[in-house]
Amino acid sequence: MNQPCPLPTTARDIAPLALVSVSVEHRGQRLLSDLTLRIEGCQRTVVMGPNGAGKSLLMRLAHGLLAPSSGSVAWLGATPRQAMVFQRPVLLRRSALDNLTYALAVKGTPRHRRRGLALAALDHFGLANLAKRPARVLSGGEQQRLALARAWLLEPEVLFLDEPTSALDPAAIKAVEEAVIDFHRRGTRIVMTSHDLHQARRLADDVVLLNAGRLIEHTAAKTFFQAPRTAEARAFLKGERVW
Ligand SMILES: Nc1ncnc2c1ncn2[C@@H]1O[C@H](COP(=O)(O)OP(=O)(O)OP(=O)(O)O)[C@@H](O)[C@H]1O
Repeated sequence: MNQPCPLPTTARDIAPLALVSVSVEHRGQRLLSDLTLRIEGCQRTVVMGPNGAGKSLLMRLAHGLLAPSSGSVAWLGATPRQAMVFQRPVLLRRSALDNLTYALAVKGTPRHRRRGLALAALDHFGLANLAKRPARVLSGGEQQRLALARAWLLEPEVLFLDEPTSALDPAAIKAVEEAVIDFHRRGTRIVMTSHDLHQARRLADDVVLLNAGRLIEHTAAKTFFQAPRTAEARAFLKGERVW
């Protein structure tokens, strides 16, 4: 699933992520079953599937927040710099600006550069006038843009986004999608989950379809939307129940 990289970047050199026969069990229940999947190159991979399919589990496994019960999850090379943006952003009880300067401090950015970089990132994500506002009182869309600004400053080689637009209005969705495109242009590999078929059509280079903890398809987006290989994918695209 490695398409030619159209970007003038080093994204093609980011290590592939290989999941081999991965299962996740919880109290005797299989939540993910025997999943083998490789994510590589500089693609934007969109993970889709019905509620409970295992999309968030897959993201957490891929980002190293969850260990598999069996099988292996490994970067085939140097572990890349990564960031993850969640549906409900995890922000500190500080101002928007301080959330960003703190992330830069953790990253090791020298103190004298932090404020300028943080202000530039706020500006880039349309948050310049909210710099002093406590992050926790920002609206959902503003919080999501702040989370993206924080990820932007971390300069990830791989960015994971778990349903980043599910609670947002159309303008906020557009802002998040533009941010995803910006990251990708900068050479970041994108792995995101989405329930929105239109969004997946707009953003995906390849699609991973999960159902009931199993991998159904991993195909180039064009193939997935025009000629899906499996009956499950055809049903999913028609909005039919696939279980
Ligand atoms: N910590 C956990 N303990 C027990 N079960 C869990 C846990 N996390 C997830 N699950 C179960 O694993 C399955 C997959 O969950 P997951 O959140 O990955 O689904 P999803 O595809 O992201 O769904 P949605 O589209 O509804 O967000 C669900 O049935 C869920 O109840």
